[in-house]
Amino acid sequence: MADTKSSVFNVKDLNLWYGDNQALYDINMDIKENDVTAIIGPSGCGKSTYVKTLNRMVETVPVVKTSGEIEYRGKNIFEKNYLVEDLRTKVGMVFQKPNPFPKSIYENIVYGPKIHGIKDKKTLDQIVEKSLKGAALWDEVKDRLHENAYGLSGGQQQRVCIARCLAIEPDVILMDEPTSALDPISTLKVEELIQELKKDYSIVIVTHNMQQAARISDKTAFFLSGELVEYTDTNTLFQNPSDKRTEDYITGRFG
Ligand SMILES: Nc1ncnc2c1ncn2[C@@H]1O[C@H](COP(=O)(O)OP(=O)(O)OP(=O)(O)O)[C@@H](O)[C@H]1O
Repeated sequence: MADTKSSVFNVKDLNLWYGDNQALYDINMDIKENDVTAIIGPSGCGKSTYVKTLNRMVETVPVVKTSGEIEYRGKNIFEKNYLVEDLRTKVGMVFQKPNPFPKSIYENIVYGPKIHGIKDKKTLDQIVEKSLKGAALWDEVKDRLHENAYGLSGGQQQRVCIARCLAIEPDVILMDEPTSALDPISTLKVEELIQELKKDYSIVIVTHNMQQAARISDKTAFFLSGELVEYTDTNTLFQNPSDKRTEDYITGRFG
């Protein structure tokens, strides 16, 4: 059946180099609205580089060069006048290791909105409640909002980071191995949360865990040595891959 969802990203002939070392080769990929899109592949294949390119975070490494196009909602993010700050507001990111600021839970959540000029206490309170509810954390922390986020468990800290991302009302959430530092119960909570979030957001998740990709994603992309080998419905990729290299990887022959 044809996929009638609109595209959030259209990636066209994307190449990326760190100095002289090419890390991504001719990537072409459409990422659809309200999908959970999983990026899998062995260590060093370019998964993190790829997601960090989608909001141009990768450019914090000064030697990075790119060619090709990434259209976000129809506009090429590499255009000279494209406003990177706007892109990063719309395309939020959650990292592997929970990285809350060394501040209270409340201050973590209002950080982004305050930068965007929101000062009204009542509005900020509402953002905090909405974001923490969105990250399935409100009930656990509502009585300790002014305590330091470092006092929370790793799984709770990761949900603070997700709430911090929701507070700036993104369109897309990029997640780079968001559960790899978490225990199984926290992992399950974050996976359940991702299923809820996809109703309102488009999610791209890097994971080294194939079972996780199979459990939570609609589409899966398999990367190998900087190339996109196969990108299709998650069920098809895991049950009936069309490329021998995908089959070898998902059956554990390498990686
Ligand atoms: N800051 C950097 N400077 C130079 N080369 C880099 C940098 N970051 C990544 N690379 C190189 O780019 C390639 C892809 O790395 P990347 O981290 O994107 O892979 P990955 O699939 O996410 O790996 P892992 O699963 O181990 O996190 C690797 O060869 C890596 O050495």
